[in-house]
Amino acid sequence: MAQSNPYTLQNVKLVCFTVVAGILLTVWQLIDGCIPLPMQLVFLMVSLLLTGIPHGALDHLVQQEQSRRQQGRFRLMLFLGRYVAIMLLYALAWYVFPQLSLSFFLLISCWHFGETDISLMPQTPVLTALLRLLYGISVLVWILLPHQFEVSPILLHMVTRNGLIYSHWTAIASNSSWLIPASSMVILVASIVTAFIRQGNRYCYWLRLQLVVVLLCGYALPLLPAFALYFAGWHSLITLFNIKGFITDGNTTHNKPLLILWLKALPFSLIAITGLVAAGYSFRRYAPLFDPLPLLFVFLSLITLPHMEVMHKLNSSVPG
Ligand SMILES: CC1=C(/C=C/C(C)=C/C=C/C(C)=C/C=O)C(C)(C)CCC1
Repeated sequence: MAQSNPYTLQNVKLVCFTVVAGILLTVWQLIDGCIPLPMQLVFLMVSLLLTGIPHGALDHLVQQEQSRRQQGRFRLMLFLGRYVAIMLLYALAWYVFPQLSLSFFLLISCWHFGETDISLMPQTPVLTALLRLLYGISVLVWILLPHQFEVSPILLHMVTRNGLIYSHWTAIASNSSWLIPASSMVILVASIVTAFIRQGNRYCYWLRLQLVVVLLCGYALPLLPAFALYFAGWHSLITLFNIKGFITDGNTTHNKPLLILWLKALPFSLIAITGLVAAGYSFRRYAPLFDPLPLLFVFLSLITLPHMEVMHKLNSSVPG
């Protein structure tokens, strides 16, 4: 069965919330010189609660639908056990090999961002894969490089200054003057190519335009709201649309609004948030100099790995 179409007027209207939030924050930033850090943190947390965490808390429903389509059996406990085991193994890897784990996280994030935004072109799977990876790298370059002075201290809490990752980061950052324009070109070309493939659907053009506005706002904003706008306001929202289309496809009576989906995600969202808060609380007790931001990104990496596998199956469905 084909994946249903995420390019609808309703979805364009929902992404308008992100666009409006981005424009308002940018105006605030330009008028005041800088949005106060507590406000940046509030924006990041609210956006993670609204879409960032819930978009991964529906993976069991996606897998269940996938099994149904393949006439297979879905066992929730088995699925959850495997999901948690992958997260625990990755957490252990972070402890033992932080450099490798961070490189892996950046790589899978690029792939995952690219896979969500670039439609599958069934006739050219290798080209699609390359385009997805290049696009994802460009998005990360666009988000991280304009904010080098905010990214570096976070990285230094995750890896050592004299390790390979940090020295590569400083080398990459010193080439910002051409890497940032190059990444914007890749994002633009990839957006035009995918909109062209979807020709005939004007909402696809609108969504692409909204993405460009979101990324432009991110350029002008500090790192945390810039990341929140793209990750929660774009990537997670688009994933929620795709999940909604996938699990209700062909069954219009179950075509429930996004709020119902959000409520369905609530139990696993709450478990994830409780885990994050508990980890933050215990680290703070034992390490007084503990900084919660690196922990937040490690946490995101742990939930990304099993989530990415589930979403890969969804994104590999031939678009309808
Ligand atoms: C913003 C940022 C980082 C990268 C975050 C990434 C790559 C997040 C990806 C999240 C994903 C893919 C979630 C999936 O659902 C660093 C370099 C860790 C530290 C500096 C700030």
